Amino acid sequence: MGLFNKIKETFIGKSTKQNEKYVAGLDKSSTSFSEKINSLAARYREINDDYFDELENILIMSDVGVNMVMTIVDEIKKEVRLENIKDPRQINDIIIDKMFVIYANDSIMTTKINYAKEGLTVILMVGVNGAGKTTTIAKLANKMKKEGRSVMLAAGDTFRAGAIDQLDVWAKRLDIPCVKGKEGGDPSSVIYDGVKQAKEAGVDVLICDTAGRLQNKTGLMRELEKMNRIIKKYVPDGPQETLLVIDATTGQNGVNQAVEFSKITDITGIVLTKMDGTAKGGIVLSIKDMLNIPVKFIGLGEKMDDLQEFDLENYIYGLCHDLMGD
Ligand SMILES: Nc1nc2c(ncn2[C@@H]2O[C@H](COP(=O)(O)OP(=O)(O)OP(=O)(O)O)[C@@H](O)[C@H]2O)c(=O)[nH]1
Repeated sequence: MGLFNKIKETFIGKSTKQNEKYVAGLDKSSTSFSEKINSLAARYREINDDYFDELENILIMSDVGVNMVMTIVDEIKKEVRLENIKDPRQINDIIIDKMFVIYANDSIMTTKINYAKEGLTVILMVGVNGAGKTTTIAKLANKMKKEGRSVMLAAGDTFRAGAIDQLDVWAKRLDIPCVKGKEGGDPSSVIYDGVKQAKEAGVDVLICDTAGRLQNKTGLMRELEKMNRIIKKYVPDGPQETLLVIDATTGQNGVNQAVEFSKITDITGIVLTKMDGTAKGGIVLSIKDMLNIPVKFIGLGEKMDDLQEFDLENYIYGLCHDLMGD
């Protein structure tokens, strides 16, 4: 059974808190995507080259990424020929299956946080200013706390004015400790203090904020290398995760930023924020195509529980449910 039918069977008529979040958070994207696909099917009596050109445009406009679009449309063309389908209204299932099959078949795309088997787990959060890093740290800390883990924060962004206080306010609200240094001070020494205090206190998870940018790329690379060295001294397997936060509303710019970040440090997962604010939900596929790094969390709104673990089937349902006869 293809993905389309599997998801239809799993989700239609079976509402859960998680798929409601995805449906609500992806509303802009899903309305835009399904309107375009339905309008395409209504305008073409039969599937021809012009139809495929328009389909390509729809996918590119949805931020799927040009290379990925070419591959997907080629696969759709092959299947349509093989099945001898002429009517555009009959290929919604093929479009969705081909869009996501590469992602779905990739076992590397695990979304679970890689917690240490025992002892401290260290998570480094990286990304440019304004991507939603601070609120993401708060949302992650809240989620982990709810799951029964003890969490500490380290305010390693000593570069941006106000970043330390902003994180500290969240820590107070969540009633968790936050290790701080001085604004303009050495970020790595904050991470050192954080790891040391987290070890001493027997905390489960230390989430470290880092600067979105330093004077230049080399500076940022050196700083992140230094942080990694310091963490490894105390937690040899750490950092267990380096999560890159990207603002989905920045589209292909965000993807390009991610490519640049992946050159300066090893990224283990992506947090895609503000998906509720974009109509171009295909960015997940673009990230897969350009980086092959799993999206681990997805921001579907401003509330604490709007940060959800990324789940491909919920995502496809959220994005494509109008095309599934819901
Ligand atoms: N709608 C929506 N807003 C979000 C989401 N994630 C974050 N935001 C908002 O985005 C804005 C910026 O988030 P911050 O966390 O302050 O930004 P930041 O990335 O920490 O900035 P730096 O500390 O400079 O890196 C805030 O108003 C957040 O509430 C999301 O998934 N959806």
